[in-house]
Amino acid sequence: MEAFNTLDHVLAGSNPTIAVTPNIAILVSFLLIIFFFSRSGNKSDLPFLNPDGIFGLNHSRVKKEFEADGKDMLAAWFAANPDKPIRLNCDTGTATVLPPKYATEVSTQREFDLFEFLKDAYHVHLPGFDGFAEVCQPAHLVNNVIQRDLTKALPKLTKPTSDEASAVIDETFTLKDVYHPVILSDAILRIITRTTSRAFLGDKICHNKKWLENALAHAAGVFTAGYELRLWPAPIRPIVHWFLPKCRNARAQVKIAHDIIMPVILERRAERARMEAAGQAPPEYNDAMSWFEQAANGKDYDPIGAQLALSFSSIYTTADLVSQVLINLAQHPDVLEPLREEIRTVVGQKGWQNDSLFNMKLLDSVMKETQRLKPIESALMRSLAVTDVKLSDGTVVPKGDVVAVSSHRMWDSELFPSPDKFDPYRFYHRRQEPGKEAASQLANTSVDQYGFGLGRRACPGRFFATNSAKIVLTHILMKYDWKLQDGFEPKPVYRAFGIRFDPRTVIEAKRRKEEFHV
Ligand code: HEM
Repeated sequence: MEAFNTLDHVLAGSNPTIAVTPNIAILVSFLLIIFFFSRSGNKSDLPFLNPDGIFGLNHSRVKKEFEADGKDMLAAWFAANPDKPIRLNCDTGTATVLPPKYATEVSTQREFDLFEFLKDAYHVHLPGFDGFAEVCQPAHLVNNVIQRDLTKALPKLTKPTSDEASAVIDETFTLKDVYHPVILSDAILRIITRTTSRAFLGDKICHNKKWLENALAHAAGVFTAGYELRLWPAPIRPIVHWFLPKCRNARAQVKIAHDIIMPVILERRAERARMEAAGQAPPEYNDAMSWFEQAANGKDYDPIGAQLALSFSSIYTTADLVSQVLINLAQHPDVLEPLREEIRTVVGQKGWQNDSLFNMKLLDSVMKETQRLKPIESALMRSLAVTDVKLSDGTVVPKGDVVAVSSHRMWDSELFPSPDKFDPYRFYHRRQEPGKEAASQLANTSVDQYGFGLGRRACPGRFFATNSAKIVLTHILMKYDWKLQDGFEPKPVYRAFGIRFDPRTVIEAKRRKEEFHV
């Protein structure tokens, strides 16, 4: 108890430095030695981008360097060696980053396992990381429900998502018809949290302020908690996590989610039992709470982890895409009128139809071009090599390495002329070329554009994400004019592999005269 208090006190500082009693120091040293010698063997011939000395236990220094400069380091390597793999030390361990020519191979190799990667990187055996634990369950309930039930329900979700988007956009962008500042990240995160919660948890919980705050806090917090815990050597994480503030927050957020969601699930179960006992058909709910219950079919699962997984997979990713689209459009206002004209034709004349979102082809192109220029990661399809994997050209990815495929094909001038230029019509025109129609749509992935991953490694939520983002953008396009604040040039933020829209962005927005009810 005393020792834990000491450790707790030490951990309150920002650096993971251990200054504890001799007994603990001996124990920790012993564990570190085991950890050091149990690291994966070095069966790879590949060079290291950021090598560390043999005394660089846990490689903290070089990992932090990669955290800060990873984008430039990888860009420099692939500029000089476009087709050559490279190894590096990053916060999730030793990684082999492959050039794009390996994308198909990585997406089909079963020995590259996403779930083993998540188990390791997101501490699934520790409380607070319940969402990751549920994603990694062998039954893969979360993936199955997204792929099957959520995607099947999309036509029915358009109207409720649109109604929810309308209400929350009124709140965040306001009804003011003079230019006023809107903090982009705050506004879009609130909008996406609410619209996605409508689909996942129905219309009652999606209006519960505590749920919305908690879902948003967890969506960001669980990733930072995972990251901060990874800075500590693996053997002591089961102890350290009890004391790290971010991990404590993650546990508290799981508890809040439990207190909000579980009573509704229990009420529905009881109602179902009552109706069945009375020989009546139980009511149907078109939300993920009910899809999980049906998919589990009485088997044990964690409904709270499942819901948290849905929200943390959706919120930041979708908000990032929508925010970056709004930034790109502010920088290319000439395309606003053609986009509005498309919406007038598709939604204005007929209201929301089953094919409305499909028919927003220019908006789809703007979104896909946005994702091409700024995918969410500079290397995608991250997974763990569960055995030594020999690739078709003889390259070996050693067991225990994280593997990822560099995104730089999306910036290749042979495939995408003027690759640094935002061309809103790029995919709109491609879509009209024979044989390219499918691959030019945002939700479809290809070896040239794998912003949503590829093949069996593609994001299962991409159809839902595409639809939700389009609905939100439709409302904003028809209801607001917006521009960037004078003199401000947003710059994406790079951290390790991650690329996020500039969170400092504040736009000036004003309500337009309503043309029709979206
Ligand atoms: C614009 C929004 C989104 C983007 C850009 C995105 C991107 C990705 C990518 C790239 C992957 C594959 C992993 C990789 O290649 O590194 C992935 C996986 C995943 N995504 Fe998304 N995603 C988005 C939205 C969503 C949504 C809305 C959901 C849930 C409804 C979701 C659920 C998942 C899940 C569960 C996985 C793991 C898939 C697996 O089991 O292989 N994503 N996402």
